[in-house]
Amino acid sequence: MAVETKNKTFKNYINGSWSESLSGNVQKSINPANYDDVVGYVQMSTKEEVDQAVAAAKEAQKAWRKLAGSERGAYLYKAADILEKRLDEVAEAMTREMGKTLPEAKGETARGVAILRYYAGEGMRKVGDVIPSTDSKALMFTSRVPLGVVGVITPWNFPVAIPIWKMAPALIYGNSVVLKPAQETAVTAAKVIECFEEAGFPAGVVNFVTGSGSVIGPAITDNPDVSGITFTGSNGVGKGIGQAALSRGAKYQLEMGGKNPVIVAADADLDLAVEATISGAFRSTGQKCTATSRVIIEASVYETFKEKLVEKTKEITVGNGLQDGIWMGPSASEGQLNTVLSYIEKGKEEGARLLFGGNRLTGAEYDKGFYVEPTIFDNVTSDMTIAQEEIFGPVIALIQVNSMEDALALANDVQYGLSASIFTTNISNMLSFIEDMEAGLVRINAESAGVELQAPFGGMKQSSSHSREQGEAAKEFFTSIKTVFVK
Ligand SMILES: NC(=O)C1=CN([C@@H]2O[C@H](COP(=O)(O)OP(=O)(O)OC[C@H]3O[C@@H](n4cnc5c(N)ncnc54)[C@H](O)[C@@H]3O)[C@@H](O)[C@H]2O)C=CC1
Ligand SMILES: O=C(O)CCC(=O)C(=O)O
Repeated sequence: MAVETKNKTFKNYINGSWSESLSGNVQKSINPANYDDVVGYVQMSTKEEVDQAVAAAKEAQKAWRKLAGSERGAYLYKAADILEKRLDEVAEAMTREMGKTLPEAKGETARGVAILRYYAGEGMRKVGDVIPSTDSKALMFTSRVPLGVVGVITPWNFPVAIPIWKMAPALIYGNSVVLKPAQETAVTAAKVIECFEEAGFPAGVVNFVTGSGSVIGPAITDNPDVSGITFTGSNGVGKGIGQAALSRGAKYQLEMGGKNPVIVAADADLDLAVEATISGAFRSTGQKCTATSRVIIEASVYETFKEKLVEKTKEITVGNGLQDGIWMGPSASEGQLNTVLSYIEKGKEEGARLLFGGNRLTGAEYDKGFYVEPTIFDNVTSDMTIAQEEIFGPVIALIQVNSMEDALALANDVQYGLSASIFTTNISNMLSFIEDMEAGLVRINAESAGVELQAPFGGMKQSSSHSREQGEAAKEFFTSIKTVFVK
């Protein structure tokens, strides 16, 4: 256990130093597997500290943007090496702070390292095109310039990967950043920032302010010196950020919820579909925006799929993610657990049949944690709340259909469009799904969760602001194109 983090207060990182908030208030960050375990204390900062961070970022960005891309890349490579060295410690802090199992936390931290290296290399790649001018004596080309100061507002479900997949591209293209992490996982995020500090980034290029979303969030989004805001989190908060940014002409990027379907066709490899459904729905306790929450199954294989799914779900071991042999950890917070339990109640009230799970786990090893059973509902119809709203917990809704046309229509019958999977061996089913599924990420014979850092990621409909993150797509958000005409 990472004793050295116990009872430590993690400060703000502003203009190259760790500083105390004027508020003097701190908040306990607790382990959702055992609320007596205090992971650390984080500050409840004020608008003044955000203003200081933005001012420092604005000043530092002037010199940062003048560096060669390869020089900025060298800092990112260093941060990657340091994070890699601290992988076990950072992953353990993540498991203690938000509950995902240690192997998952290690995987996420390794992903953070890989993202840093990917964007470090981006500093050596092209940023523009030569475009033939109609004037034969002129040279016309495009270049890209950074936005300036970027505000980064992140959730608790991927406390390492999400801040890094937003900060790394922002930095490599010459922006400076102010990170506001989710308060629930601010200790883990502070450890990521320590890696940036140790890598020697110039003072003010990377800043970090903790505090409540309703104070620190608007202080970032309303600051006229913040030119771009990148956000992942809930739809309500995301929409508010988008409106605030638009009203003052700032650029914004929002990644929000999902209600991701898996379609199981009659010709599917059912064992593969079961395995992927369980992994997609229950890994990270269902707390991924790409998590599987609806499974739409053709009638002829419905009963067999259901039986296999329940049998496999029975094998899931729930408990403290730091322990060996645990497959699923707790919900990340008491609030999140209560949200999940209230959706389960709603499912029962609206007439879905509870097939498996559905309860808060109790007993010696569970009483001090926020544990819920992996849960499967049968007889779900598309109009039910559990088939429409993002639950962000380990809850699956099974829906039976008579044809692939009906399956696709139901898969699209939600406000979200983030990720979707189909299990089939029939090429025409695959092609219709690729063509007609309204989602930013469609996967064939693979689980709905799973994002590759070098590929664009983002959703359709209410899942995003229609922009894409990661891979080369990040360049579109974190830079502006400049068209240059020389004669
Ligand atoms: N798309 C995703 O990956 C995520 C989706 N969610 C969804 O959101 C639900 C609620 O989770 P929360 O942690 O409450 O999400 P949230 O949207 O409130 O939090 C995300 C981030 O936004 C910040 N924030 C909160 N209020 C703000 C404001 N007024 N202005 C600017 N920033 C603000 C938070 O402090 C945090 O850093 C979950 O149950 C889940 O359905 C939550 C986390 C991630
Ligand atoms: O599935 C993933 O790895 C990414 C999920 C994600 O972006 C999120 O939950 O916010």
